[in-house]
Order: sequence, then structure tokens, then C-alpha cells
Amino acid sequence: MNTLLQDASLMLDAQKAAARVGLLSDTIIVNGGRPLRGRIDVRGAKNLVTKAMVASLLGDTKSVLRDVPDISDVHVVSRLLEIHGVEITGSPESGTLVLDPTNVAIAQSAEIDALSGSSRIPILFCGPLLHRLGHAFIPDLGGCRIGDRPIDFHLDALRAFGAVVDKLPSGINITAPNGLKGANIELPYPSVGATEQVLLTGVRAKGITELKNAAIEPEIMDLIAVLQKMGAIISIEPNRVILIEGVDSLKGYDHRALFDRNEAASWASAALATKGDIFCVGAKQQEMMTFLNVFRKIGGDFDIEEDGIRFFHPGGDLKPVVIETDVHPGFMTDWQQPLIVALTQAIGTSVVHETVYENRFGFTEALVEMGADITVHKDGLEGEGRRVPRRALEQAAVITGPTKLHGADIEVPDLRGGFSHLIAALTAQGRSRVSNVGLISRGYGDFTGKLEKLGADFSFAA
Ligand SMILES: CC(=O)N[C@H]1[C@@H](OP(=O)(O)OP(=O)(O)OC[C@H]2O[C@@H](n3ccc(=O)[nH]c3=O)[C@H](O)[C@@H]2O)O[C@H](CO)[C@@H](O)[C@@H]1O
Ligand SMILES: C=C(OP(=O)(O)O)C(=O)O
Repeated sequence: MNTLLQDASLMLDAQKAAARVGLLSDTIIVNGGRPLRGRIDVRGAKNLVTKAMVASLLGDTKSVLRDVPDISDVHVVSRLLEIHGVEITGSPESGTLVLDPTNVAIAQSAEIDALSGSSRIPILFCGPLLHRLGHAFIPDLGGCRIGDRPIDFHLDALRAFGAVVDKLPSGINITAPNGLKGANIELPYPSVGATEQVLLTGVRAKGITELKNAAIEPEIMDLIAVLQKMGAIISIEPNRVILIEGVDSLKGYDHRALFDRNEAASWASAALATKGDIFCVGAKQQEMMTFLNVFRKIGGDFDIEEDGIRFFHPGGDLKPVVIETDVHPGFMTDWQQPLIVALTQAIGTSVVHETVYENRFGFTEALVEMGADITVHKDGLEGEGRRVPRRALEQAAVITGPTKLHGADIEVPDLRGGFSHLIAALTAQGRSRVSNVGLISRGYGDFTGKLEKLGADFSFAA
């Protein structure tokens, strides 16, 4: 896509996302330089809730999902489910959704195309729709533009289950003329989405599915917990192997979603960058151990409490680090963007090796415009003592601090890059105009309400 067209479609995505969650405007004016202090609630994880909603399609009875965040991705998946006949009561605003799949039906609606372009979740409808209806059609997917994001592992897995995949100019048509049968699948890389594809398809396929090189992110473990409540038989073996014994039918579930560790890590980074103190109600230590280690190495501090985690800047200088993003239990790729803003304030040179996506440093351009010293090595950097095996398409960012950030006009490029821009604007001296903030509402529920609670000085642009 040419850049102008891409910019235009980004703006459209951001405006749609902003409208879905009722943001007053897609642009905010931030007067930076104030520490963020206070308590905020972290609800269920975007990367679990949206998948658990899809899982409801597999049940014969209603499912209840609790701690649902009011984010635009949840609104998109709700609408997609409704178009396919799922009756939804409750609301993301209230935090509880009741999903009734009794009348699931083949859907033909122009709205599906538009909605699919806003999120990557539609690809996960394949297995459940094939089991329920024998047919699925998936138009072009959306989600953050941080690399090519192919779906070859998903399609290969579906073929291994016996599905017939037809790639059409308008999308992908998938059928299962002979039903779906258990399969032996080995992923070339522990992809989160492809692992979920195999889980959501294998639970009702005939026979046993063995998945090798599976992703084991906490959100996947929580999805497995959801599926077990529904009647699935799934065991997690050593060395990234998951075994699924297919069953004939599944029922609905009642589940409280795992908290959003990415949201908690983002607010923690905001506390560090702005020299603040933020208590994330609902955050838990277990799923954040790798982040907490790095946070401490940089010079941040935290208190683990019964009802959440307090992240704070204890005073003193911040220290540089070398980070390699990786699959769980490594340092998650979605954490690096917000943390890089804090690293611009550390004394010395930090290196972030991005090994999961091949194009995830675009957001640093705006930080450089605001005064940061960041160099992106587009072909990666060889480094001493690397732990993660080098991937062909990785990149590295070298951040040298401390640098004073100043306000600027910046445009949110994607979800985590956008949150990073927001933190940079809050850290900077002076006024920033941050546009496209609707994209941030893809993954951060009520982020403007939370900013208000934390004492940020900002207003919506007219
Ligand atoms: C909605 C959701 O849960 N999104 C998360 C999910 O994305 P998502 O599930 O899309 O990410 P994957 O784990 O699948 O992608 C990881 C890597 O595998 C590659 N790949 C993936 C599938 C495929 O068919 N072919 C292929 O080559 C991707 O291009 C990427 O380089 O996990 C990512 C990695 O933790 C997170 O950053 C995202 O926040
Ligand atoms: C990359 C992300 O999300 P998605 O896969 O939904 O684009 C993210 O949450 O940072």
C-alpha cells in the first residue's frame, strides 16, 4: 500500500476505534512534565478476552465472560459474533458479556469486511465456524502494522485438520467437506495466534491433535482454562507440546479473564518515565516476572500487594539495559515501546533487540523528533551474550540517555507505539498534540479517564 493510502486508512481506523468506545475526539493536547500518580484498574487482557469470546461459538449453551475491558477490539469482535447469530447481552462498559451461540448461522454482510480490517481476531473464527457450519469466510485482516504478519501457519494447520482453503481476491474461503480430524502439527515458530487456531479447532476435531512448538503465553493458558471449563481435554506437555483429545460437544463457560499484563507494563513504564507512582489494581506478579526483573534493573521499584502492583520511580538515576524481545517466558514484544520512553531517561546506552516482528520501531521517529537519541538498525545488531537465537528479520534500537524530551505534534502509528507516544508527551516539557489516539483504545480501556485519575494535564482537541 502506498504511504498516503496507508496514512488515510490508519486515520480511518483510529477514528472508528475512537467512535466505538465514545472518545470525545481523536486528538488530545498534552501539557507534559508532571509525574503520573494514583490508582487505576486493569481489567481482562485484550489478548485473551477477544479469543475467549470466539471460543463461545463452540458451546451449545451460553457463556459468561467477566472483567471484559471496554476496548474497541472487544466491540469489533462482539459485532462480528452478532453478525454470525450470537446473541450478546451485558456490555464491555459493565465488564460482563453473556454470549449465547444457540442461533449461529452463516453470515453474509458487507460489515464483516469492514470489521475484519480492524482486528486480527477473525482468523480465529475458522475452526469454530467450520465445526458449527462447515464453512468460514475470512476477509483481509487488520491489527497493528508492525511487519508482514502472514497467516501461513494458520492455513497450514487448518489444512492438516482436513479443511479446504481457497484464497480469493476478497479473502479466504474455507470449507470442511469431510469434517475435521485430529492432526500432528509442528509450528515453525511458537506463534500465539496459530497456537490458538489449533486449540480452537482441535477441541472438537475427531481424535487426537498433537501440537509441537506451541506458544505458551499466559493468555493461551487462560484460553485453555476456558476451553477446559467448556468440556475440552487439553494437556500441556514439556517442551512446548500441547495434546488435545477431541470431544463431540462443548458447553458454555463462566470465566473471569486474566488481567492485561501488557496494559500493566505500559502504565508501569509511564510511572518510570514521568518519575511517578502508579498502583495497577488487578495486576499480578506471576505473569509479569520477566517485566519486573527488567523494570528493577533499570532502577524502577515495585510493591506486590494482594490486590495489585504499585510501580514507582524511587528517585535516583535510571540505568541502561539490553533487552531481547521473545516469546513467553521471554520479554514480550508488546512491552518494548512504552519502556523505551523510560530508557531515554536512563544514563547510558540501552539496546532493544526486536526479534518477534520485523518492523516494530517506526514509533521511535516521533521520540527522536521530541529530542530522544535513538538509532534503529534495520538489519539488527550482533551483540555479545545474546540469549534469543537471531531471527532473519530482526531489528535493533540503540537508545542513549538521558535526553530532555520536548513537546511536539505526533501521530499515533499503532497500539503500543501510540501508548509510547502518549508517555513521551506526558514526560516532555511543553505542549504536544497527539493525533490518532483512537488506535490506543484498541487495547487500553478508558485510557483518558485513567490519565485524568493519574493527574495528567491534557484536553481533547476541538
Ligand atoms: C491479538 C493478539 O493476541 N495479539 C498478540 C499476538 O499476535 P499474533 O498472534 O498475531 O502474533 P504471532 O505470535 O502469531 O506472531 C509472531 C511471529 O510469527 C509470525 N507468524 C505468525 C503467524 C503465521 O501464520 N506466520 C508467521 O510467520 C509473525 O509474522 C511474527 O513474526 O502475539 C504477539 C506476540 O506475542 C503479540 O505481539 C500480539 O499482541
Ligand atoms: C500487536 C498487538 O496487537 P494485535 O495483534 O491485535 O495487532 C498488540 O497488542 O500490541
